[in-house]
Amino acid sequence: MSAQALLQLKNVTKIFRYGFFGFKFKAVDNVSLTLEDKPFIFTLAGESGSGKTTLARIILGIYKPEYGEVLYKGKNIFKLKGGEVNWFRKEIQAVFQDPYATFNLLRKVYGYLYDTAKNVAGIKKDEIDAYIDETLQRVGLNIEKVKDKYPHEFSGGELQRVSIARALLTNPRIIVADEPVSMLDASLRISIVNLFKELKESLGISFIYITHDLSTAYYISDWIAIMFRGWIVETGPVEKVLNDPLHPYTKTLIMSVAVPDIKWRSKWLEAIKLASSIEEKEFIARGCKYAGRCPYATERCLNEEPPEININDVYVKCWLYQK
Ligand SMILES: Nc1ncnc2c1ncn2[C@@H]1O[C@H](COP(=O)(O)OP(=O)(O)OP(=O)(O)O)[C@@H](O)[C@H]1O
Repeated sequence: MSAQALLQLKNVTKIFRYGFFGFKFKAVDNVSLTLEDKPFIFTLAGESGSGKTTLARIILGIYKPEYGEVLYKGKNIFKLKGGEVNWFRKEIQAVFQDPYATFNLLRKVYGYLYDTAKNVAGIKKDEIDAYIDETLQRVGLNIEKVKDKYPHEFSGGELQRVSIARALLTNPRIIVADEPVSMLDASLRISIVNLFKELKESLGISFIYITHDLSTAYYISDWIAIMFRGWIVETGPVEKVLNDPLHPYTKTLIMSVAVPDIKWRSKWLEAIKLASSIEEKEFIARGCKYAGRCPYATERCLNEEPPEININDVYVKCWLYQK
């Protein structure tokens, strides 16, 4: 993306340790991204363990990266002072995978909506109910349907709508939605992702949508980034990336959903099985992290980190495209 930046990540790296010896690896490795200041839905996709949630938590200011900067409207989010902290908290909101884990099962959900409206959004006491009602209506609910209920009295889809309404209460510019539909039935998924599309259009809210599900990503996103072992290996307009993938990993990922052929599916499942056994090796690979699984890998891929190459607005991190 170009133009004026709403959110900018500059060479962001997050290091975790694992195992008895505190072995270090980069869960997010030197990621740079610019998301422009106009409503968008930006998908982060990739297999389990590719760093999507870690990157989302960095964007939300939950994890501080060891290296690099995250700028929101030009301000470094890890250097905000005084009132800027509350301002940022309102501007970027989160919706998580499991709505039942978001709310305490012993507390009525209205209490959460009330607290957010009062303490974060700063709505006056006597205006709170009307404000909550108006916001719930934006997600297809209303205060009557919600006020006296505990979380377990809602269906998963309804409770996820309540989570979205809660995020909307602060009038955010960005909602980071981490696997928001993966626990819902297929029939409900589309209604939730449709809601993101509607909110983008009606309220001008941008979404960072994290998913394994390339079909909903294709349906709602403007832009997509494919992550692999902490790298963004390919990013660009969703139609270009998913219709005409460049990176060998993107091709494999698409094949896993697009090709029902049992022969390919079993090959892919084998690849995934292999992947989990070699995950650590891939994270610390010297050259390309995907080289161990890539059918096109050359000696160079094993030894040198690939460059990021721009091909018609799609950035691909792969030696294949180096002239
Ligand atoms: N707090 C942590 N401490 C140590 N390692 C972590 C921590 N959080 C995540 N990891 C590791 O970092 C890597 C990236 O994890 P992350 O959850 O960001 O991936 P993901 O793409 O979101 O996966 P999933 O789709 O399964 O949620 C994984 O190897 C994971 O085990």
